[in-house]
Amino acid sequence: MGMAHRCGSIKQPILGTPSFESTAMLSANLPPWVFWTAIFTTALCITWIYTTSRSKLPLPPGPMKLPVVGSLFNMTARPWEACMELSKKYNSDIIHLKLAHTSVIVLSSFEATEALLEKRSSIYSDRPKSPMAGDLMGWNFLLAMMKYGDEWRTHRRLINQEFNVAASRKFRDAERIATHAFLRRLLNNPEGFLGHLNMMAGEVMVSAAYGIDALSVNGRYIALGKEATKSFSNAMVPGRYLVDFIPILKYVPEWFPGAQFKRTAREGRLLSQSLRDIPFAETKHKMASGSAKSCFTVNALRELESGCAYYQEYTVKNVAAMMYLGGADTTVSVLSTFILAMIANPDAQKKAQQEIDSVVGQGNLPDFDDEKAMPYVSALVKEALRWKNAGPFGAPHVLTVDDEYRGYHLPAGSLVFGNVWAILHDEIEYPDPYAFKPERFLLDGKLNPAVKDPQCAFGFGRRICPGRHMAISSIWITIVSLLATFDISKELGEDGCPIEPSYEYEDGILTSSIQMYDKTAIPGGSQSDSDDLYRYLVYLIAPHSDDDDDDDDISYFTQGIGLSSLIPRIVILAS
Ligand code: HEM
Repeated sequence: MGMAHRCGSIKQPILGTPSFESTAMLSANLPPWVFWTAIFTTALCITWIYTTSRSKLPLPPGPMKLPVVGSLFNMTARPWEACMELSKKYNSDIIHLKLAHTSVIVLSSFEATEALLEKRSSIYSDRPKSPMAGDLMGWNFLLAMMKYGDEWRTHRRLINQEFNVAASRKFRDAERIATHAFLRRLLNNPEGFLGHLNMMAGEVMVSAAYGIDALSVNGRYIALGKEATKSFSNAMVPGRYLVDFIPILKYVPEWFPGAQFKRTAREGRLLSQSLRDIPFAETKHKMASGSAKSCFTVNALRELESGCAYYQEYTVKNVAAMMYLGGADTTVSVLSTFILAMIANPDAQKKAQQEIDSVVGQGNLPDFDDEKAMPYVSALVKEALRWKNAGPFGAPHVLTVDDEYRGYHLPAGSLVFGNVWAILHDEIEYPDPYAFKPERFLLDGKLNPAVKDPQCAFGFGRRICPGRHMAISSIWITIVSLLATFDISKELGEDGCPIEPSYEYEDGILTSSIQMYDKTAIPGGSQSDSDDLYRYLVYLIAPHSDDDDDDDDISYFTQGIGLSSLIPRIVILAS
């Protein structure tokens, strides 16, 4: 630092543009080339001193960095796996890469993420700029995208207030109601299980954020959230859009050959604005007419009206949209992984069901109070978070100043990833890491505190997921209720033999064991093509009341039979 400062003070007089008079005076005594050579040599020396002082320490090990592209060729569609291999190759839990001109640091152990992302969180909590998702599609209003600073702090304070451990308990009723509705739909239409999962997670988030009963608006907000999440998630896949590496491409007009990304961005912007504005406007409308239900938006706006709030109306609007975007698909990802795990591991399923039956008795539904008496189910939830975790590469953090760790130089501006996949598949911490074994978290029938909790699935440091407490309770009640009422098994083929499911996951910032969600299970659910999307958004934006809802669609959700007739376990046909 001292060196950089000294150089700065030398720099000014020498590199500053010399005035006409001073140049004339000098050139009167010396030939001009001597003057300019002196400037050039001094500039070179300063640059050399500056760069060598920054890189006195080596960078962490990593693959070769080619001009322009850097280590881009070492990346695959699954960067978490590629980086885990690199870590093994260099025998280092910290590696350095270059993606085009961006310095990237990947941490692959509990120890390294704790030392940097947790303990030095004040300098590892920024986010990168995102030309495609942020600037062009308009997602910059999301808390997860915000630069580390006052704006982020205000938003974060508001969401923490609503989602800390104690406050999250208030969502339990909504979680239980949505779970029971999910069971009814499942009984009615087992093949549509993925659509039902989406519906359930969406219902919880829409009701927690906006106090809107998702059924009363026909699942439209859920379908909107789904489209918006898909568009956001695609835009965030590192390397998918060239504009993220060459931001000037933002200004290319849409008609320009090859500028398809600008059209994608326009559709994305429509989605981001709709997601932020439409449900919020409906809740405000309900507040004005006196029919609003207690929820995050209503409570926060009331506090604002009382004049003693530290935030503004747009903060509430942004946070509510973030809740939906952050909470729905992530929960579905974990739950669909759980279903896959149950299909592949009938023994684990049996053990969990025996535990549930022994605590609540067969024929009864478990509730949150039963959690402590069910350590195997708790272990199973942890294993579902670990086995094929929802966000295998987490979210990028940005280092704001130069840092030093274990004798390595870590340059300011680097993207820093906690490689959650590598951490949760570490062979020492989790022997036989690719097997689904809830027992690994147990000792003598109790949760074993010596085994690391897979909490890093929710990220790190000051940016850790604020919705994690709610997410875990939502996942727990769904898993325990599903196991109490259903057997999950492989679908039988025409020859009567079980069909082996595809264990392939979609690549993206979120993993999902299912290639496509079953939109047919969401009445009015949009297909992904843009015509349908526009038709859908026009319908949402057009003024309507709850009475407009199509009765057939409503009955889709409310039909089905009472919970008591669910108790004999049935088979979910999942392939
Ligand atoms: C199983 C469910 C979930 C998983 C696996 C998950 C995972 C994550 C991860 C990995 C991050 C990035 C953390 C980092 O940068 O280090 C994150 C951020 C975030 N999550 Fe979640 N999440 C889940 C559910 C939720 C829910 C229910 C909410 C609703 C409140 C939520 C809201 C957020 C927000 C607002 C952020 C951004 C935090 C920030 O940048 O300061 N998440 N989540």
